[in-house]
Amino acid sequence: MMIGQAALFHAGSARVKPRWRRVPVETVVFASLALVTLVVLGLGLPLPSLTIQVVLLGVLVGILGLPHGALDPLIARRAGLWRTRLGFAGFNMAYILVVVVVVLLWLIAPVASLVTFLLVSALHFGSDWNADRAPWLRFLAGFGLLSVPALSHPAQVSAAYVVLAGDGGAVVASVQEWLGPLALASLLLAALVALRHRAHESIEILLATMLALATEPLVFFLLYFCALHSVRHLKAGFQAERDGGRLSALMVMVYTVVPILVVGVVLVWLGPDGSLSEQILQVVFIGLAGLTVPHMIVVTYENRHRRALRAPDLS
Ligand SMILES: CC1=C(/C=C/C(C)=C/C=C/C(C)=C/C=O)C(C)(C)CCC1
Ligand SMILES: [Fe+2]
Repeated sequence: MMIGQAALFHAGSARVKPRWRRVPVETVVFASLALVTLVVLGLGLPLPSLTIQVVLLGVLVGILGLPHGALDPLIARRAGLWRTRLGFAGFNMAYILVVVVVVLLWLIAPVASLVTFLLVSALHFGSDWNADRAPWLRFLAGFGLLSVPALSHPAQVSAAYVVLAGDGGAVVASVQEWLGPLALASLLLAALVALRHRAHESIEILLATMLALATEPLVFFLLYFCALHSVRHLKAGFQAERDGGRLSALMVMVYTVVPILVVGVVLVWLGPDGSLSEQILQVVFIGLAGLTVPHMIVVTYENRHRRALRAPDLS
């Protein structure tokens, strides 16, 4: 019995990776970029101007952010949402319809849409941490992440919301600023909960909080969204589709390039309206809102499907 146990322990431990090797690559990428940014700020060196930040946002969200949603057709196939060619066509049509409806709703009721977008995004982003914990805890972390910038940089967040939703956007920013202390407490609670079993998540939460406090909101969002959120979901998606090989890569490329082309055509068609940075900000965030809704529906559906099969969450 003793020998059996020892052998079992030995065989098990040979497969267990040392602690530092279990740290996900996106944690290392995000933590390094966050630390460099914090040092640059600490040394009093300047960050790029607002126009450069907005252009960088447009380019990097396109290259690094969009691909993580481009995996949705594959996720949907795993979840059994489509099986045949006809099903695939139907899935695409339904997806595009949801995007169009969300964008139209934004144009009709911008402030309500902004608030809904922030709430939905809070749950979506908050689920990057403490994935097996209650939804309210995950929501609080996401709410904290999206509200701390309004506490530390109220003027910038207010200006961005006004570009996206008109004057009412400023009210949304002041409510978030007022809730700022609660936002900070939520992030610290999430970091504390994660500490026991997922120390790397605690580090991510603390660094994200520091970035949200110290840097311009768009720089904070860029670093979190492109270096952590998107990389994490892309990695999980490719891991789940490892047999897909070329097909997965092709799918991701097509579903990244097509929305960028559509946005380009729409922008040229509409012609200049306001400044270029305002237009980029609108396209990026209203576009993200449109894509987030079907993206979340697919991801949530797949998680339910996975849970029904009693397998761990991947996306
Ligand atoms: C507009 C805006 C913000 C909110 C952005 C949100 C809510 C983005 C959500 C994106 C999603 C959900 C992508 C899906 O994967 C900040 C950063 C608070 C401050 C600066 C202006
Ligand atoms: Fe996402």
